[in-house]
Amino acid sequence: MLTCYRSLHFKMSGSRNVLLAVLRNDLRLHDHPIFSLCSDPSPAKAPFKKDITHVLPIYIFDQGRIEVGGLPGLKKAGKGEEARTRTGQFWRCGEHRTRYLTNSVFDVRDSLRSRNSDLSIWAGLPEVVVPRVVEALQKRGDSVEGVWMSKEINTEEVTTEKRLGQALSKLGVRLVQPWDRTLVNVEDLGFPVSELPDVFTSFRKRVEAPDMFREPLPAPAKLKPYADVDLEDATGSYSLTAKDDLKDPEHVINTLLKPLRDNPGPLKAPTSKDRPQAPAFAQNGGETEALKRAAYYLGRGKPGEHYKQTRNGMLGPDYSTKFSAALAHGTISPRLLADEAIKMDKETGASRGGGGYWIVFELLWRDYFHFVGAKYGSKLFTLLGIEEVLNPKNAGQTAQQWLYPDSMDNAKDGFVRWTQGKTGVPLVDANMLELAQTGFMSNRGRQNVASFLTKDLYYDWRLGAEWFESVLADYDPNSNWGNWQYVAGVGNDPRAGRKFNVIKQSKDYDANGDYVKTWLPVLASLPPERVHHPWTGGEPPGDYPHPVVQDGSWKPHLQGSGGGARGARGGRGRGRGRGGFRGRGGGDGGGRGRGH
Ligand SMILES: Cc1cc2nc3c(=O)[nH]c(=O)nc-3n(C[C@H](O)[C@H](O)[C@H](O)COP(=O)(O)OP(=O)(O)OC[C@H]3O[C@@H](n4cnc5c(N)ncnc54)[C@H](O)[C@@H]3O)c2cc1C
Repeated sequence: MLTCYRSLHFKMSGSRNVLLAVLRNDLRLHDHPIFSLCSDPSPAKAPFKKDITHVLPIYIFDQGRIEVGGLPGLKKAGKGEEARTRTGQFWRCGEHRTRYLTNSVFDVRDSLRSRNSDLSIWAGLPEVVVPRVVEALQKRGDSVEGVWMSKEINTEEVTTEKRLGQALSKLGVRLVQPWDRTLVNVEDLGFPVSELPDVFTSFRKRVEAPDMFREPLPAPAKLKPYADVDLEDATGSYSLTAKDDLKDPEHVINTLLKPLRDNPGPLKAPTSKDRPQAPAFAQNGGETEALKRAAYYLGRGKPGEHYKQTRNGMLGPDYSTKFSAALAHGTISPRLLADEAIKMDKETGASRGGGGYWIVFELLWRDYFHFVGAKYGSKLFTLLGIEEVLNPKNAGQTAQQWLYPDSMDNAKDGFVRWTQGKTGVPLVDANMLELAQTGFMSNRGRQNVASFLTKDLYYDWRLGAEWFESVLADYDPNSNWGNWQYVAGVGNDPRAGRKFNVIKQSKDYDANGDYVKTWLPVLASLPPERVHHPWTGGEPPGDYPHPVVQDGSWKPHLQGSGGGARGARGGRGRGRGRGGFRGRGGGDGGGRGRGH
């Protein structure tokens, strides 16, 4: 083991009592329940056995969730599998999220450094890295007050927590897990998670009051000194901090992405340097940027004031908050956002109908899916979904409808066309291209493309959820898998007919076709009355494809354009063929409010 002078000094004095702060999806200093306890001097009510003298903030790139095989010399724990999704074998953490996450990790490192501290950055498994660090501290004569790590609720994360807790208890060290992820703290719900209502509105009505939200905590001005530790790498435990060439975020990003670039996997997200760049929001990552965005968006005279009117948009940076990635990685706190949103409504004199109210409303949707994830555990990720618990008979029937690609190499396959933005339906394609290019898609877009994949093409909804997991910068297990279940009709509150008429939606939310033309310049010459269904009234322009499938419910919305002369080409969805419309009807599930 490496030993440095400082270690010897502290070994002799034996004076350090160290708290390990293991960061997960809480990459910030403001409103951070752990860091607020690590401020210097210690807060009056710190729940420590003995006052802490040092803090060791740690971040671990978890080998199960992000591919770390590109880091030179790293030895993965266990069988060393690649970090790929289960059904589609896509890389779990693609280009955009790798970038957002890494920038966020380095941003919090810089903030810690400016407060007398630092961040120890690792790759491997938390249940391997953390006990090794604890042991190293103990060996040098330090006492370890405890390991503090925010609570997560999904199956993989909970498994990590159990394994870590067991390893730590052998070392006589406790694992403390504050609740941090939601606007409403689980302790304040007023009912156990097992009694969570299965309908959002019932949940909202029980928690929708400002005094339900805890006050955001300020970022500590100064933290307890950093507890350095020297430790050699081992299987499942690889220190980035110890490597001189891994101190620059851009270099770390490129190193992490090397395996993905060398072998994109079964499908590559279509990006193009030539495509006009119109990212809804430049997603760079980090608390610093997230706080800047909050200051820009929320307040009198700022875009958030008009959120209620603009939130269904698809084009431009300000129609919605664009806080999803910051919330997913915890670079901003939902309590801080709600606090600012409520203040904004007070400043503008708006109350229930104001922009702030509706932003909080959406944050409650996020909370709801989080608690749904906590209530139903592994069912969030299974083919039969939550419906299997609530209505097993129905669930069995629904499961029979799903289709699978013949091969991911088949460019004509409906699922492949969906991922590549080549379905021939402009609203779907434009959104899928925006997703691939930027890692972001509007809520309106997500609902439509998810509905199209599951209700028009009938592909296994998990493939869609996994594709989103791979490509989104803001991927969050509960929001993603919960929403996919909801749209696919296999979740709690399943409602038949929650199907979006993608042509009607396109006309309703992009009347002039500005959005679809931004992402599909090949359609630029088409007039608004044809741009949403370019196969009508003549051949689609350029190489734009005919639709992979058509639905009978589209017919009334193809007016003035000669009707659907030709049907689907090469698709695998039910009712495929060249003969025009599929007979199935289908409502427009988007009619209900925001169409959640
Ligand atoms: C199929 C599908 C998959 C999705 N996957 C994700 C995901 O992986 N991660 C994610 O953060 N959101 C996901 N969403 C929810 C939603 O689409 C995004 O949160 C939203 O579009 C992000 O843009 P915004 O931050 O500007 O949202 P805003 O409209 O400004 O909303 C503010 C915040 O409220 C929360 N929110 C809004 N709508 C929802 C919703 N329906 N469910 C949960 N939270 C919501 C988000 O945290 C969002 O940042 C998904 C929705 C669908 C239909």
